[in-house]
Amino acid sequence: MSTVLISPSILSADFACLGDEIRAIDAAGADMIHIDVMDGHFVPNLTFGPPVIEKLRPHTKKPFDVHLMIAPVDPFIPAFAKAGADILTVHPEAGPHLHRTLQAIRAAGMRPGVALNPGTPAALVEPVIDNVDLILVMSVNPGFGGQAFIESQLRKVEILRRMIDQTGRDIILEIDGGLNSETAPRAISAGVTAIVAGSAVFNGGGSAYGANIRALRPGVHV
Ligand SMILES: O=C(CO)[C@@H](O)[C@H](O)COP(=O)(O)O
Ligand SMILES: [Fe+2]
Repeated sequence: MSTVLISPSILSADFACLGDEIRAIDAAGADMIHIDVMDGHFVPNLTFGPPVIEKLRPHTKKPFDVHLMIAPVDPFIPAFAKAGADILTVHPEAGPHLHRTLQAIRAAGMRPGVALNPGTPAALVEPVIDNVDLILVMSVNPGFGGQAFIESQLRKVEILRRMIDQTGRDIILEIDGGLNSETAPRAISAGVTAIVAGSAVFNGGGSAYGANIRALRPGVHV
């Protein structure tokens, strides 16, 4: 059986009833909850911040996999810890001191992650790999759900798979953007251990979530 983690992105959920949506994807088999925080500055879109995440926290015990698309990051780290984030993932371009930011996330009691835009090389992770528990490969340019998968990012996944294997540590290798029943198995073959999917999970409403999540796990019939 596949051990790949499925992390539905609530960017594609109904924002008018996010608590219900989170309970629905939890019951439908989600392993983590992917939460996209956007500031309208680092990326050309706005979502929400720690006060909303804090209100969502009682709706599930599943880990909150928080993807920050904000700059700066450091002043907000304590607020995300207090709100209940489990994994806090940052983009290297969001600040000048990536190593310090990752240390601060760990010191605040969360698991640090690094996200790589499609134009950002895998090599950028190497100097901080001992400080991360998750590496997120963006297979679309960040900011919006429902975009087409960028094929070239599979090569980056393969490079990162080898880099992670050399550490001997259990670092999650996650991919985000344009994942569906066709692209997810290819990303898993390339070496990812976690799949983020927004539109592919939330498409069709609550009664479809279980089948939509199962369709992302190879070898599992829907
Ligand atoms: O971080 C982002 C977008 O910036 C993602 O997490 C999207 O929410 C993924 O949406 P789909 O491509 O799966 O619809
Ligand atoms: Fe994301």
